[in-house]
This record gives sequence, C-alpha cells and structure tokens, in this order.
Amino acid sequence: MRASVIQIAVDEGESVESRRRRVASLVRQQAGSDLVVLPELWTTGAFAYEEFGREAEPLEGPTYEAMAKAASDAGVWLHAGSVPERDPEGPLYNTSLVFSPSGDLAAAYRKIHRFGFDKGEAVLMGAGEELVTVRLPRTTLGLSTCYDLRFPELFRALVDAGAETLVVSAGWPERRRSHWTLLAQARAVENQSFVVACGTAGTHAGVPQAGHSIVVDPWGEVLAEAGAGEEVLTVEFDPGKVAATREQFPALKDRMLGLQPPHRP
Ligand SMILES: O=C(O)CCC(=O)C(=O)O
Repeated sequence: MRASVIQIAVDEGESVESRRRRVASLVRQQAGSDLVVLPELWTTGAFAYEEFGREAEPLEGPTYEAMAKAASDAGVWLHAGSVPERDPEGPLYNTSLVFSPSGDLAAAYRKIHRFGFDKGEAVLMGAGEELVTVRLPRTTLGLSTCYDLRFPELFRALVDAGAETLVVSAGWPERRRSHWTLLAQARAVENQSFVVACGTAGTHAGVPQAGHSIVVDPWGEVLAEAGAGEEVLTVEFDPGKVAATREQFPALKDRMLGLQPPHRP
C-alpha cells in the first residue's frame, strides 16, 4: 500500500483560494497512491484563531468540493485534513474529511480534544464526540487531529473499533517537535498499528510549524520522516504487518480492563 503525506506550508502571504488550488493540484499529482493525507486546518492555519470564523465553511463548502474532485481525479483515498466547519445549528468544529477514490465523502471527524486550555480553539470551537474509523480495501483508518495525539485512550478506543492505521492530521508547532515524534512512535508501539502523521510547514500567526510529518510501523520503526519545509512524503507499507505484529507479540491481549482505583478504608 502506498501513502503520500502532503506537508504543505501555511503562510499568511498566500490566499486561502490559492492554497486550495495548490493543494488540489498536489493531490492530483499523487495518482497511483492508495492513500493521501493532508494536515489540520490548512486553509487558515491551526493557530490563526481570528481566521476561523472568517473562513469557516459548511461541511459541503469550497474545500469539500475541491477535495472531492481532487480525490476522484487522482483516484485515491484522500484524508483531506480539516476545515473550520460552520454547523448551522451549533458552534464551529475542527472537522476532518475523508473521500473515497470516486470522490464521495467516506467520513467526517470532528476533533475531540481541542487545543488552547482556556483560549484559542478550546473556546472558539465545539468538541467532537464520536470516534471515526474508515474501512479501506487493505486497512482500517482511525482518525485523529493534532492535540488528540496526547490522549492514548482515544487511540486505544479506535483500535478496539478495528483501526489498524492511525492517521494524525496536525498543525503541530516547532516548539514541541520532540513530543510529536515521541508520541507518534508511542501510539504506534502501544497500539501495534501504523501511524501516518501529517503536519504543516511554514509560519502562521507567529507560530513556526514543526513539519517532520512521520510514518511509523507497528513495531515503532520510523518508515519515513519529512524535514521542516514543504514536502510530499511517500511511503510503501504492508498493512498485513499489523496482524503479524499482534500475533507474534500479542501484548494487546494482555490488557487488564476495568482496573479500579485503590480501596481506601
Ligand atoms: O499538543 C500540542 O503540543 C500541539 C497541539 C496543537 O497545536 C493543536 O491541537 O492544534
């Protein structure tokens, strides 16, 4: 299976419309890949909080249209990263879209863990409540977005729901790049799954981005890692390695579920 991770630069100098055209063209160039992955909030930048409201789109907005077409033109499964979604009956959401090779929407995932503590995304957007997996012909994707990477219980729940390839679409800052790499490898090892993690390059809202998109196998080996700049990372992997790893080293079967807090008389 071939995956292409498109690590684009999100800089303020480029308009959203022109970035959308550029990204659609990059997706088309990945014809021949099985799966193409884009980063989080690449229309605005994940830290450009004041742009969220201005650039928010209904689910089937301009990014949806452009990415559905790009997926079908390229004939790929496309994780189109996320957009600030305007729900007519609710708040904004940080919503990822996945399209099938015929350009149909296969899944939408609203980011569950919002970043910013009591600022930024955490107050501007609503929290998703549903786990999302997507069945592809040779693997099942488990979807996550950026800050979600810090919450292992989300990934364990995705594995329980059948995920074998954990996709992380992110706009991770350079300041905490070491956490990004470490957590991507940890999620792969503990869940005996592939991790395909796509970040952004460039600087927006004064926040330099980490880049370093990464693909990790179920043994924790890094199959490919991008540098800091704009780059398309392409990697071939055997999805059968998940079942083989889980069979040969069956640690997931040794989970002790339902642990209780210590008893204090
Ligand atoms: O957890 C982090 O360090 C970065 C998270 C983040 O930037 C985000 O979720 O947008």
